[in-house]
Amino acid sequence: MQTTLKIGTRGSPLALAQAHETQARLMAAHGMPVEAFEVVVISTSGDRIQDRPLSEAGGKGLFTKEIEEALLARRIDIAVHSSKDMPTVLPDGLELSAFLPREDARDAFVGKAAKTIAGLPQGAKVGSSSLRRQALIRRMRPDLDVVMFRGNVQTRLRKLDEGMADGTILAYAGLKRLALEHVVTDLMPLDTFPPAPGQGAICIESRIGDRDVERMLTAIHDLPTGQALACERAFLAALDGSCRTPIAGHATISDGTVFFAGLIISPDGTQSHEVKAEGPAQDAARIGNEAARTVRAKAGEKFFDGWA
Ligand SMILES: NCc1[nH]cc(CCC(=O)O)c1CC(=O)O
Repeated sequence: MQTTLKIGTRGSPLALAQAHETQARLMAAHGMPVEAFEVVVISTSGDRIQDRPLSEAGGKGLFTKEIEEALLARRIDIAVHSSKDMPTVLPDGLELSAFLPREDARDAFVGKAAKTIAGLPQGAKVGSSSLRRQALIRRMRPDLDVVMFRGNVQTRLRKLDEGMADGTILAYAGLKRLALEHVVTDLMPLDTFPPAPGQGAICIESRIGDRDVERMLTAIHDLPTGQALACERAFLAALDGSCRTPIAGHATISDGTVFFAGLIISPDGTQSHEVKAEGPAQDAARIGNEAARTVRAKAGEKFFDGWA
C-alpha cells in the first residue's frame, strides 16, 4: 500500500477549507485520488486563547507552533496556513515551499447599524482585536468605540448577530473561502485601509530538503503570489521587532514588476507613515526590505517606542 500525504491544519472551518483547497489542487495537478491524502487536525495555543488579544498572549507563532512540531516530528508532511498568521522567522528545518494563487486581499466590513464605516452613527461599536484594523478604524472615525472581538470567523459573526457590536471587519478572502461573502456590506479600499502582509494567501510549509514533497508542491505553487509574499514578508520582517506597531503591506505583480505599498500607524490612528516602492519581481524581497527602511527613516525610531 502506498503511504498517504499527511496534511496538517488547524481545526477551524477556515483552516479546514484551506487544507481541502490544497488537497484538491494537488489531486488535480497530479491525478491523485482522494485516498492519497489524510487531513490531520492539530489544535494550537492560538485556538485556545479567547480572552485577550493575541498580540498580548505572544503573537503570531501561537497559531503555528504545535503544527510545526508535528512537521518536524514527521507526524505530518505538509502544513497549510494563512500566510498572514505566519511569523517571519520559521523554526530551523522548515520553509514556506508553496503559495496558492491569492484570493482578494481586501478587508471587508460587515455592518449591522450601517452598510459602511462612514455610515455608522456617532459612537457606534466596531468589533476587532487586530491592532491594524483598530488603528485604521480609528483613523477613519475617531469617535467610534472599538471593542475586542476574538474567535474564528463564525464566532465573530455570531457576536455581531448577538448585538455585541454594530459592525466588524474580516478578511474578504476568509469569508469567500467559507462561502460567507453574502454577509459583507462593504469592501475596504486597498489604499486607505491596507491589508496585513500575507492576507488572502494560503501558504504551505514543509521540511527543507523533502524532495518528494517539494516536487509535488512545485505544481501548485503560484509564482506571482510567491513574489508578492516575499516582498510583504520582507517588509514585515524588517519592522517586526517593533511588535506592537500596527503594520500593513500589500504587493501586486504585473508583467514581472512588483508594486508595493506599506503603512505603519499608531494604535490610536492619529499618526501614520506610508511608503510605495516598485521594481523587478525577482527582487521582491529586497524591495520589501528597502521599503521598510524607508518608512522607518520617515517615522523615526521614536515612532516604534511609544505604544507598548
Ligand atoms: N487571524 C485570523 C485569520 N487569518 C487569516 C484570516 C483570513 C484569511 C486570509 O487572510 O487568508 C483570518 C481571519 C480574518 O482576518 O478575518
